[in-house]
Amino acid sequence: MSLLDDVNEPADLDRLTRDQLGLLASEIREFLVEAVCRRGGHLGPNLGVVELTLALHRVFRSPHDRIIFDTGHQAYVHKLLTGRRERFGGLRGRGGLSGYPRRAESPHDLVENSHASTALSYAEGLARAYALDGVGRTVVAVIGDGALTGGLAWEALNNLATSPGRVVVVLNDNGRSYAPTVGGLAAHLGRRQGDDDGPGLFEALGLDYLGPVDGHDVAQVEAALHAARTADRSVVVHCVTRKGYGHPPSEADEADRLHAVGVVDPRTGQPTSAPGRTWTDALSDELVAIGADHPDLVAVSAAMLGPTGLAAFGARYPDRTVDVGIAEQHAVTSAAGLALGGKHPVVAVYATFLNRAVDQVLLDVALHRLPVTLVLDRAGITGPDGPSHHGMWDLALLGAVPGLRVAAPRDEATLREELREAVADQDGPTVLRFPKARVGDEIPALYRTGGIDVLRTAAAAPVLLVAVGAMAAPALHAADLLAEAGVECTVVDPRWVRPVNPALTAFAADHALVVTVEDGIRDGGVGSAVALALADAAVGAPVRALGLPTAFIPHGERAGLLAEHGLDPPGICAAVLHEVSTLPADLDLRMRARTQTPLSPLPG
Ligand SMILES: Cc1ncc(C[n+]2csc(CCOP(=O)(O)OP(=O)(O)O)c2C)c(N)n1
Ligand SMILES: CC(=O)[C@@H](O)[C@H](O)COP(=O)(O)O
Ligand SMILES: [Mg+2]
Repeated sequence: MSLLDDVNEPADLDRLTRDQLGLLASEIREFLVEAVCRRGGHLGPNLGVVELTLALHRVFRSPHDRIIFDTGHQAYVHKLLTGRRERFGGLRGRGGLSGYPRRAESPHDLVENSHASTALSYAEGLARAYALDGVGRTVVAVIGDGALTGGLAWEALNNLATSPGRVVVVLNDNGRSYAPTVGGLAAHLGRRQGDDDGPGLFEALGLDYLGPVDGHDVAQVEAALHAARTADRSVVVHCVTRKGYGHPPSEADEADRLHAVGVVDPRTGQPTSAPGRTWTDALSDELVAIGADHPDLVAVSAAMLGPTGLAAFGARYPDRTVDVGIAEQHAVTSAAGLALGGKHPVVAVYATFLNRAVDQVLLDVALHRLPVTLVLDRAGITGPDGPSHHGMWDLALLGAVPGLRVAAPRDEATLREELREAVADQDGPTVLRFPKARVGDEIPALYRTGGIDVLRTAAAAPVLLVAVGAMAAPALHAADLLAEAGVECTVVDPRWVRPVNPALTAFAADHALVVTVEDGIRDGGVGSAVALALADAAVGAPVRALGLPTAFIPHGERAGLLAEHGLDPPGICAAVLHEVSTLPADLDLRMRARTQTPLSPLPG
């Protein structure tokens, strides 16, 4: 029987001796390596917080005291100590344990959002509420050095000193986001680990500071947390840890200490199966190629040079590559500054993280019609990272930005082509968006007209299928299924999907029904915009927009979640058949009586 088997709630830790705590930490590490390598997930971050989390749950009484994890990717140990050991077999799978805190799983979990730099703001508000009610509960916020580079965290730090509430800020400083943390803060934290007795950043803001503390020494962390618990104002406990601690392949991983892994060999940290060529790989290669022809191009990342495919460009053009830390708002507005200076910045972020910088896109970039290109990786359903990671809002949010153009490539060739078109556009902001997936086979166009690629035609086709980006492949497959069911479709890829290409109305005028397919929310997405454009052009064909609901979609596998929402070939086919069955008979027949020749290319 292992010690871990006997830990079902934090109070079970109280009876353990120092030696037993050491043994338990080893058992937890072994458990994490096995479970995460088998399922995929965040390995390095969780190996780095084993002792820190043990100390947290020995000093504070969760859930009476509240422990908030920033980003939440480092909460696996917290989950092990709060009775969820048995659920790790389904980690990040549909219906299984979330890879982040999840309120439905446990009263010990409070914040589910996986976007970084929010914990201190949640904590300040919660502590203020407790202070207003005279409630004696301690609020603890665990934040990484990377998350602390986010602007929202500094808005909270600015308020903490004057807040009626008190917060214990546990700074988990492992010196890295994925790569080493950038900027003056990282330098300051490094100096504080030395003998630098210069003015402290946190003290200057009116907070107490305790540390640096060895974050892998349970007793040391406990002592600091006990002192913090009884302090009379908010305090930062600076814990120094190592990402991937105790697992040699993680500690040796130069790229990111095995920050987030797929299914890997626990002995080496290497994937057990070839990952296949991804959209990110294609972006990476084309950006390097473009970099040679465009000396004005500057690549900008928010602490994710590797994951967003900018690392190769950075290796080739280090002077034209910027990592701003986890600071998407600064990334976008500093890109606006680069554009004002005559550069053409390419800002690469995951689609979901752009949500944080919409105001910057709208009023710092688009208002000035600045040539900034945004590359949105992980657009659409991402899968295992759950609701706050699905990149499902960009097509709707960005549709509201005047002068901004959005491209959604359907394959590697159109990604390369549309990226070049974007970088060549000096008249305003441009966006490319593509999913977390293998890039798939090329999908050649039969012909292009008015900027629209026609992928499939059929005589007297009553249905026009408008496929957005990576939905082209399932849409074409659905068209095959529909043809077998006696319904012919024209399938087109608009390439540049926002604003709607006016040439689309000519296609629509020639069909009885228009069905749009997008990997994003329906409400306000491309389909909505197409319906509005057709109505404005007095084109009568009804529009059915297929896409995602305005809802928070749980974690699972990308393919399974797309199928659940009818965005796989059978789902698209079923939706079209349903719509065709509702068409007025005469309208349907009239279409069938239409000329028997396929669409002729439009002029231009
Ligand atoms: C707004 C936002 N941008 C980017 C990310 C992607 N991301 C997840 S974890 C991480 C690094 C976090 O570093 P740190 O806070 O130091 O935690 P550590 O992994 O080192 O424990 C990043 C960039 C995110 N979750 N949220
Ligand atoms: C927590 C976080 O935001 C990232 O670590 C993310 O989980 C990585 O996602 P990918 O695995 O898609 O790169
Ligand atoms: Mg870190």
